Amino acid sequence: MLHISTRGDAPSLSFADALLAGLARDGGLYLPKALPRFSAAEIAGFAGKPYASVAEQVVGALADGDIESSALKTMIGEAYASFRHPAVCPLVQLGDNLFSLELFHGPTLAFKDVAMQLLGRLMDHVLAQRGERATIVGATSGDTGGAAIDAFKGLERVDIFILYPEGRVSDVQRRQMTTVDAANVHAIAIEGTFDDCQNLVKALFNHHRFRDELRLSGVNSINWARIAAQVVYYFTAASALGSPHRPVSFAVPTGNFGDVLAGWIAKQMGLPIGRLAIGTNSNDILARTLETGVYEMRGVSATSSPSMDIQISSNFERLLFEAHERDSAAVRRLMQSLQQSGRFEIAAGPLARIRADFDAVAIDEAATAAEIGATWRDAGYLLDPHSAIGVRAAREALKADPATPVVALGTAHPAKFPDAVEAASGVRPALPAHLADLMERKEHSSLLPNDQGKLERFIAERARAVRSAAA
Ligand SMILES: Cc1ncc(COP(=O)(O)O)c(C=O)c1O
Ligand SMILES: N[C@@H](CCOP(=O)(O)O)C(=O)O
Repeated sequence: MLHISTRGDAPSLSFADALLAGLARDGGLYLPKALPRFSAAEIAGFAGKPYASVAEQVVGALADGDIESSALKTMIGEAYASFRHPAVCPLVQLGDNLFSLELFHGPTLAFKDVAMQLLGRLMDHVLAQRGERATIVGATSGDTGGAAIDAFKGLERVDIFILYPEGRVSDVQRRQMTTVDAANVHAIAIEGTFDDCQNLVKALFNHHRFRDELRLSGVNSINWARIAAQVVYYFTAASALGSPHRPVSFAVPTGNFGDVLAGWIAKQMGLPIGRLAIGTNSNDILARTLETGVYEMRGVSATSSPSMDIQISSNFERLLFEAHERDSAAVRRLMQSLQQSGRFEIAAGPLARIRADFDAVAIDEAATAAEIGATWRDAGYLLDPHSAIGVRAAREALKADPATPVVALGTAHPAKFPDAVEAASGVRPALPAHLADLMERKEHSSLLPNDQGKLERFIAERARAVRSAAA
């Protein structure tokens, strides 16, 4: 199965090639030319199966034979054996028709581990088959970085450079990146916001000579394989709640739009999802866009859910491509307008198509804290601020349709954000045993300005040094 770019001007690639490419050469994002579909009987059959076995079927269908099935089975088995819960992504009931899907039982306590633990193995496998090396560059608002570093640390074929916004991630998030002592890992604090970090990463990919010389690859959700791996938990959660015999809705705390897009992909693959409710924090660009049809950037404000302090929501481009019935010229025009003027307008037809599946609500700081406090008091369940936004969005969805179960994605463990959680609930969550001494570990990171040239020189020098030390 070939994968095409949202901007229509890059070579079509197989699953394995799209996995290694990350961003398309025309600046667009890859998507499969056609998505596989599961029948109602197949979806019903997912209920009660181990997570890894559903992952084999869903990721297997998306990889379409490009990764040999016994190798895929082994990699999936290893990836999810690293999770601390036997169900991998368990469902917990919080109220009438209200569920939390706990996606934070992986090594770095956020939903990013679900895809990243598999992605690390997939990339290493494909690079080994080809006898190649890669330089991974990634941007993080806090969670992707730690998850990527955990998944790629110590791999011989990969150097990994993670850019995070200086002073804008939690202490736990920063330390998960800066305390890993592996020669192939480079944590870089950038003087700027997450959007600056993400723009730098995209600029590196769009500098083709640099990209080719270093064999750049990406692990942000611009990489299609990340989305493919995240589709799985929509199937496991919905089938556990009675799909396909009844619809299930999802509420998703959203920043870069990768997680909620994975839900929309699951729907296109046959899963009868009711509504996809986007919850944003006070950086509410997506909520404003769904309401007005105008995507308009404003300054980013720092919130208690820092991983969602985002204005440029990369994966929204994939949805725009679909909502414009795969008209890549239209997507190019919108993205050009965003670059030139910080805004674009979505025409009535595509906007109606987006609204047919998605709702969006912005949850401010007070409401986020109130949700953490209320869920702790009423259900004895401790939410992190991101997951609280999901639960609050789920409550809004239930007001509109109380009969359809809503699954709120629990995207991070509360112990990643102990100060915000304690302030809202009075309870200070403890880190799990494997991270108990995180705050005492030695940190290594470099501070760079928001400057593409300086970043390129830094990456080239570090990558060269690691390779000559290894030779
Ligand atoms: C804990 C947490 N929740 C939610 C999000 C938002 O997810 P997405 O960027 O896929 O929309 C992020 C960052 O991606 C995150 O780290
Ligand atoms: N919230 C993310 C931002 C990057 O998202 P990604 O899903 O595109 O990797 C983070 O925690 O880094």
